[in-house]
Amino acid sequence: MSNVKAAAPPTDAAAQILTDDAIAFVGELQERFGARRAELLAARKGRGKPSGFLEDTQEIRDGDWQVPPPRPDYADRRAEITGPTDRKLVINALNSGAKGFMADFEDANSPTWQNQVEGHLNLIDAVEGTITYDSSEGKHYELVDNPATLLVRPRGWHLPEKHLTLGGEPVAGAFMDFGLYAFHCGKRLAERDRGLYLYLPKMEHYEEAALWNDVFLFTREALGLPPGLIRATVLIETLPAAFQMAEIIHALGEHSYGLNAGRWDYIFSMIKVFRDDPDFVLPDRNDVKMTVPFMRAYTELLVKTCHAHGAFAMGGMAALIPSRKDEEANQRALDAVKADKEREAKAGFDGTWVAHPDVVDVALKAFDDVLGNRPNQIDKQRYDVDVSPEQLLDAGSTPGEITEEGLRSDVSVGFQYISFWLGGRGAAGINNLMEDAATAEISRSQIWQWVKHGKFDRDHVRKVLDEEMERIRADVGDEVWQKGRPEETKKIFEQVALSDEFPDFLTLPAYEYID
Ligand SMILES: CC(=O)SCCNC(=O)CCNC(=O)[C@H](O)C(C)(C)COP(=O)(O)OP(=O)(O)OC[C@H]1O[C@@H](n2cnc3c(N)ncnc32)[C@H](O)[C@@H]1OP(=O)(O)O
Ligand SMILES: O=CC(=O)O
Ligand SMILES: [Mg+2]
Repeated sequence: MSNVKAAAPPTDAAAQILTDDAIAFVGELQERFGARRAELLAARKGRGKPSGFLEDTQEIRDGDWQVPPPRPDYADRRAEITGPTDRKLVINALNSGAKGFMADFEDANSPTWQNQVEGHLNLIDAVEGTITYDSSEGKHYELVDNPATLLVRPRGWHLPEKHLTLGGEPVAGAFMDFGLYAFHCGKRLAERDRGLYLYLPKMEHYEEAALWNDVFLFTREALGLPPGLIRATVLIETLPAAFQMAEIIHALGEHSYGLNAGRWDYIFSMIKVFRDDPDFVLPDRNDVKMTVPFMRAYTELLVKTCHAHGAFAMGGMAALIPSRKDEEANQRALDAVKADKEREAKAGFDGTWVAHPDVVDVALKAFDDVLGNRPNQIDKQRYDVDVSPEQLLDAGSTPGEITEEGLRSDVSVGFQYISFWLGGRGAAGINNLMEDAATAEISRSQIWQWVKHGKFDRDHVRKVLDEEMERIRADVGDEVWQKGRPEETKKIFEQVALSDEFPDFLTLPAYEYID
């Protein structure tokens, strides 16, 4: 396909990723499916707020259908670690003792050309089992025996990839990430009897899952991959998707590998959908816990729905990350992760996510205690759960307060995260919390919502921003500060938190600033 063009490979080694055949395959995905993707993104705008389950899909929700059983190579997913696709991190994650590692081109990723392309080099070496890394401190990294199973999360449907174009237009980031992974690793995985496992983020409608299903069917034919190889877990992390869980599993058909409760984007989505409604103003981010009514309702419905159809129900990410330098912070994180994972295991989840190798054991133990030797608890039915639309929409009874401290923390985290992201880092530990695109979206959209409803005025937020910028500058020193592109960061922050119109995703305007 001659009108597909890729920017120059970021390094000589990366050229093996961007071969003519590989980029032609991505171009073909864009050509065949790009218009449908664009229509589905446009349809998001016109749908309005969800208010109930869909009438015309009642039969699917009530139907007696099952997804294919788990593949034998990955039936036990009790703890999955996640992280960006950097070489060292990939090795550490695969060696962490977790059952799976989700290599992330979405929330934990900053989509620089280098990250996007080198990530695939690292994934090939991971699949081959040959991945190694030598740090500047002289430490050598290589894989242990029986490393974790690899899963890959391509970008959501909304994100473009401007370095790879078809007819001069950016291809979908999702086509690039999935396409290159399937192209380079599909046969390699099949030869090893391993599945091509995916996580699919940020969908808002079951037709978006149906599009993925068609992409998989086409890919299978085009690349000569065996049936049953591609299996995808969908993140339920938008409010509209919570009303279509069964439909989404169904739309993925034979490719379905369950659902995951993507809690951080889900909170962001709740704010986004109801941002103009004074009855839906959420308290400080730290108060929106998994046990508040609307979060509990959605996770319980997720377990019930998945298990009714023989699919995995996967838990989400606890925010606290452990520290090797601060024993007290470390213990706080271990305790918080333990409580979170014990709650999920008891609720019927089959596994969960962790952000750091030092909490893998805690998560494993919480699930070991419930699962024992069983690989999962898909057979556990939650007949006791009956979730109504009102419960899914019940933001109003979330206990907590809107405080100056909460505002300050949102400002500081939002600013720091955007700065990291512009510098090529998509995940960071800030104040012992894992911050990524999803948590940063909560911070900036909360500020937008609070300003909208008169909890703080814009001038006050600007004053707090200036103070927090000064504080960060004093903490990191002038050299690091300048490298963090403070003026552009401030501009993006103000655009996504303080403009009249609410930008749908902070990563879209911020992407304009990435070369
Ligand atoms: C909302 C969502 O979508 S959640 C999923 C997306 N988010 C993520 O995946 C975030 C995953 N977590 C991370 O990226 C990291 O843990 C961070 C950025 C939060 C913190 O990382 P660091 O600052 O490097 O943590 P720290 O210094 O404690 O790391 C200690 C060691 O653990 C390793 N490590 C930390 N987190 C991870 C991880 N997720 N995977 C693999 N290794 C990890 C580090 O590489 C380091 O290794 P080394 O001793 O060989 O140098
Ligand atoms: O992707 C996960 C989330 O919590 O968001
Ligand atoms: Mg997410």
